Order: sequence, then structure tokens, then C-alpha cells
Amino acid sequence: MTLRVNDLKVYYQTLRGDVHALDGVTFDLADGEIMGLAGESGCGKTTLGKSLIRLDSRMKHVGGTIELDGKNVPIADEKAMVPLRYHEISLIPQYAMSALNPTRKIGRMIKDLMKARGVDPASIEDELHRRLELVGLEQDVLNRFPIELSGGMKQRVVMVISTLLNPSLLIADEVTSALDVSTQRAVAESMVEFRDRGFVKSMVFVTHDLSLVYQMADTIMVMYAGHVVEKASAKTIVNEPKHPYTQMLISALPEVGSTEEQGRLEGIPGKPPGLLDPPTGCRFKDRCPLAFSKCSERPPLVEIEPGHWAACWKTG
Ligand SMILES: Nc1ncnc2c1ncn2[C@@H]1O[C@H](COP(=O)(O)OP(=O)(O)OP(=O)(O)O)[C@@H](O)[C@H]1O
Repeated sequence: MTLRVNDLKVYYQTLRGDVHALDGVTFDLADGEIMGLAGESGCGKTTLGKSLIRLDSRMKHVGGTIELDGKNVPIADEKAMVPLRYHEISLIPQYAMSALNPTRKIGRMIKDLMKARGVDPASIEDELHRRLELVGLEQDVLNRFPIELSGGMKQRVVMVISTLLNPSLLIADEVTSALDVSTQRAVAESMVEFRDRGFVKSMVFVTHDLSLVYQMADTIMVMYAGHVVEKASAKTIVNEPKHPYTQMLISALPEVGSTEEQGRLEGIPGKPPGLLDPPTGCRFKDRCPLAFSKCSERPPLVEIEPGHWAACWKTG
């Protein structure tokens, strides 16, 4: 098992109180697994990705554990996390491609990054060239400034850099959202190829785009208001979701070929609860058509079929 996250609680400290962004998150990621992480804006996807690599000054580890390849990941201990970063766990943050230093040529930037990570740039040079070729980039890209590259080229550069040290876990946060559809697919395919070639063992792919993740991910985990509501194979989540929230999320997806005359796309009525003072029990209960009295208690995440977890009193 690459990753084991158990009852993880990470809050943001604000002047108005703690924002319960991750409130008891539990899941495993098998060796070789690519997991899509989905859910409405604000459900905690980015916070989960960040928690696995670097807590910013407002984030507080309130409880729970993370294990990577059987070893504890000490997320609250900044110093102890340093050797793990990029070597064992790597993150491609949201908007990473626009964050490339505009004043440095790509090659120079990679050398600086490797030195900062304690790696002799010469030792990874051959591998760098091989991987650039693999994602369809000319070696000449190393002599260019970020502004001279297209969005898709920049995203591929970011992917190569973040996996150059063969981390066990890669977290990719909305890496395809600013790209056109065919480039999105090419980037997603390269990520799968990186996994297949063992450049990275397992991957968490954060996205709003369930149709893309359906094509590339092995599993999908759905979060709602800081809780995990369901995790299963990508096929099961899309074709046979069990949690009422996942069912509504999937039925809100447009079908290929449908037109507006055939029916307007309905969103999920209502909005998620605030996380400053979240309600007790199931956090979806106020929007759930199946809610009943028991939902005032938090439903545990249980394995309802092999490899299929759901947190709902009606499905457990
Ligand atoms: N720096 C911060 N200070 C306070 N609250 C924050 C901070 N960052 C995020 N939050 C809150 O934490 C919760 C989870 O946010 P997060 O960004 O992880 O969600 P998300 O699912 O990644 O959203 P999106 O899809 O829009 O990126 C939200 O309620 C958000 O308002």
C-alpha cells in the first residue's frame, strides 16, 4: 500500500475560528493506483493535497495519521518533511505552469531546483532528456523561457520536473483545467504513462472534470464538506454510485451529444455547509432527498462491497 490516510483532521486557523477543511478523512491508495479526487469547490481537495506535502502557516494538523510506504509522514514537523518532499511525495500545485519563473530559462531553472533539493544536476541529465522526449518535447525547450512555451508544453515541463526524482506519490492539482480538450487528454495520457513506467508509484489527480478522470483513473474518491463520502473504481463511481451526493454529482454531468432542448442540466440544489462551524452528523443531510433522523449522527465510511466505500446510513 503506497498511502494510508487515517482520520486526518487539518483546520485553517482564522480570526473567526477554525475552518474544518479536512475533518476525519480516511482512505488508502494502492501501489500503482491513480485516484481521481472529486467534489464541489471548497470540499477540501486542495487542502488534502497540500497536507500531504506542506502545511502553510494557517494550517493546523489537528489529528490523524498518514503513512507512505509503511512509514509515518510527519506532516506537522516541517524539518522532518524536508527529505520527503519531491523525493518521496511531489505536488503539482494549481496554476503551477503559470508559476514558472519567467526570468529563467527552463534548463537553468531545473538545475537550480535540483541543487535546492540536494541533487547533482549532472546525475539526472540523461533521464531529463529521456523524459522530455517521452512527453513529446524537443531538447531545445531547455534553452527557452517559459513565455516561449504553450500552456500544454509548460504543463509537460512541470510534470517532468515534479517526477524527476521518482517519488512514490504524485499529487496533481487541477493540472489540466487551463488546457484545451486535446491537450488535456495528452497530458492525462502522459501521466498514466509515467505511472506505467514507474517514474511515480501512485497518483492523486484532483479535478473538477469527472469525464477526464473516468478515462484515466483507476479509482475515484468523492469528498463533501471536509468528509470522504465515497470511494470506488472509476467505473463504479460513474455507473453505479451508491452515495446520494455522488449520484447527484454524476447525474449533473452533461451527456455526450445531448442538446439543451433535450433537457436543461440541473445542478444540485442548495449549497454545502460552512466549515467554520460545520453541522454534526452527515454534512450532506440538508440537501439529501433520502435524509432521515439517523443522519444527525455521522455515518462511518464502510466497505459496502470489495473496494467500494461509502459513508451513508442508507447504503451501509
Ligand atoms: N487559507 C485559508 N484560510 C481559511 N480557509 C481556507 C483557506 N484555504 C481554504 N480554506 C477553506 O477550506 C475549505 C476547503 O478548501 P479547498 O481549497 O481545500 O477546497 P477545494 O475542494 O480544493 O476547492 P476548489 O475546487 O475550489 O479548489 C473551504 O471551506 C475553504 O474556504
